[in-house]
Amino acid sequence: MKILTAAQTRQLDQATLREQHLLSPELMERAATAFVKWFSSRFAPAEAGEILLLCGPGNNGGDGLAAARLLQRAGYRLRVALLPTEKQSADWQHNRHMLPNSVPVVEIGPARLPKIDPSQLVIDALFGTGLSRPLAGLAAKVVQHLNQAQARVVAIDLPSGLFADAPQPVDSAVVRAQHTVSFGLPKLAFLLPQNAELVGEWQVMDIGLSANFIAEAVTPWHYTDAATVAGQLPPRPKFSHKGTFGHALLLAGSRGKMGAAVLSAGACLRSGVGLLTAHIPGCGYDIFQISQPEAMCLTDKQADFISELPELKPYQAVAIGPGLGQQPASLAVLRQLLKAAAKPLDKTGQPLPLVIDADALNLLGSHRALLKQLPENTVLTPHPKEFERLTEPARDDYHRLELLRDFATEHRCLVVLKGAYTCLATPTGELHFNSTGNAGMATGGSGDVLTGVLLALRAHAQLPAFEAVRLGVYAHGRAGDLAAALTGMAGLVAGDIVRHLGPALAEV
Ligand SMILES: NC(=O)C1=CN([C@@H]2O[C@H](COP(=O)(O)OP(=O)(O)OC[C@H]3O[C@@H](n4cnc5c(N)ncnc54)[C@H](O)[C@@H]3O)[C@@H](O)[C@H]2O)[C@@H](O)CC1
Ligand SMILES: [K+]
Repeated sequence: MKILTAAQTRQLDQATLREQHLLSPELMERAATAFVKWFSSRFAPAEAGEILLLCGPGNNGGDGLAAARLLQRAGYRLRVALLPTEKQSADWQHNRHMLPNSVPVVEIGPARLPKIDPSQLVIDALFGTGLSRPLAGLAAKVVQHLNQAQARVVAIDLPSGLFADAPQPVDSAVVRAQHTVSFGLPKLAFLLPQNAELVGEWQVMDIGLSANFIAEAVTPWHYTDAATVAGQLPPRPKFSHKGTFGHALLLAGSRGKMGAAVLSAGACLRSGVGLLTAHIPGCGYDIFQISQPEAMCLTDKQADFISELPELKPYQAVAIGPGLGQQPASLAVLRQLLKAAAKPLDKTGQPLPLVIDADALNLLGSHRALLKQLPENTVLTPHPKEFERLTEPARDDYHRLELLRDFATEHRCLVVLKGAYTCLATPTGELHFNSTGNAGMATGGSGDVLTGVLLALRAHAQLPAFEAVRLGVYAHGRAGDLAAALTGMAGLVAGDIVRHLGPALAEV
């Protein structure tokens, strides 16, 4: 699914009107109907009580007025408070005329702010994608008044005052919504941690916007959902054997961190790899062989950390990092690996696929000259702190996305920036936000599991690099969602994600 800018969203609306021979109030009616469908599925009229609808001067306010009419017809009680302006949009005026007189309407003034009870349900239809500058004056005052009331707020399309696709001054007035109900496609602002408290839980409702326009729109931003990855995992042919799905090598573990190697190996095995060999420090031999009998195991001459790189010929992909530690000898192994992987090992001329995680990323961060040696399409899986060590501190989430894009294009690698809506950056500068996963996965070992999944999929002969990583990130989150449905978020541990990888991959 694509994510468009606010400007493209306006063009999309226009293209939809042209293509479907609609009048603009008809499209607004669709938007309002979709909103009311969501609203009534969430709040029964009795639970909603008397709703306050705050209405701005543009089409977002127009959506609000149309929704007010539909809600009243559906048995809800509501009053409308209008933000005064010199000029309202034509569709706003149309819906103002359509609003029955039985819905009380007041005009807001500096000394006439609407009364809002903490228990009240408020619909925010002040501003949407047409916001051209941060809110000021009376509009900002209304937003602050609303936020202070601590009422339950449902925003139409966007929390008012929030830009859909760009940063804004930290102190600007933005509605803090518990729910945001948007139309057509998700907005970039919804996917950034800095906006989580403003957007709340969000939902995108289908209003039949032009599929042709969306297909042709150029954007770096994408959203990976179930439809994106459906059918992406090649079926396992009847006459396949363990060699068909690749032989992966995992370099992981150190004294006290063998669990990382075990979890990563488990995830790799559960993601369909043909064969897995782990190279681990000597101290981990019994731990590893007992907990992962399906994997083969090579032990390093060092007991507590990894100091040797095995012969790479047998392997179709290599992962390094989980529980590795940052010993100088392990750094030397990483150095050798980058050098060896860059030389094509087979006739395809492609470098050996690599996945670099955890301490291996920290080693790269402290020896940045090595970044120049990353083979093309190497996968890096930093969390924001690890990413900062590879680049620089980000001013805000938008700046972090810029850094991410620049890094992936400069080093021609695939970077998986982990978090809610994990963002995959590609060598061509695309950013793919993932839809699956939950806060229960913010627990030790989740990242090691992701590395194992990505290792398995990079070893798969039929999956191109980008598709493998996008699919792996999606399946990892989905496995976490399936696990959390049984354990709850607090009770979720990384091993639960491993156990649900099979069903998650089966779904796609
Ligand atoms: N265009 C369409 O066909 C559709 C639009 N929809 C709705 O329309 C919204 C976009 O409508 P508009 O483009 O009219 O924009 P908005 O309703 O978001 O706001 C635009 C109005 O606010 C004013 N404004 C902008 N920034 C301001 C600021 N900082 N302080 C004070 N006033 C400010 C503008 O001058 C204009 O009057 C969407 O968010 C969505 O809710 C939906 O009905 C779907 C269809
Ligand atoms: K709004």
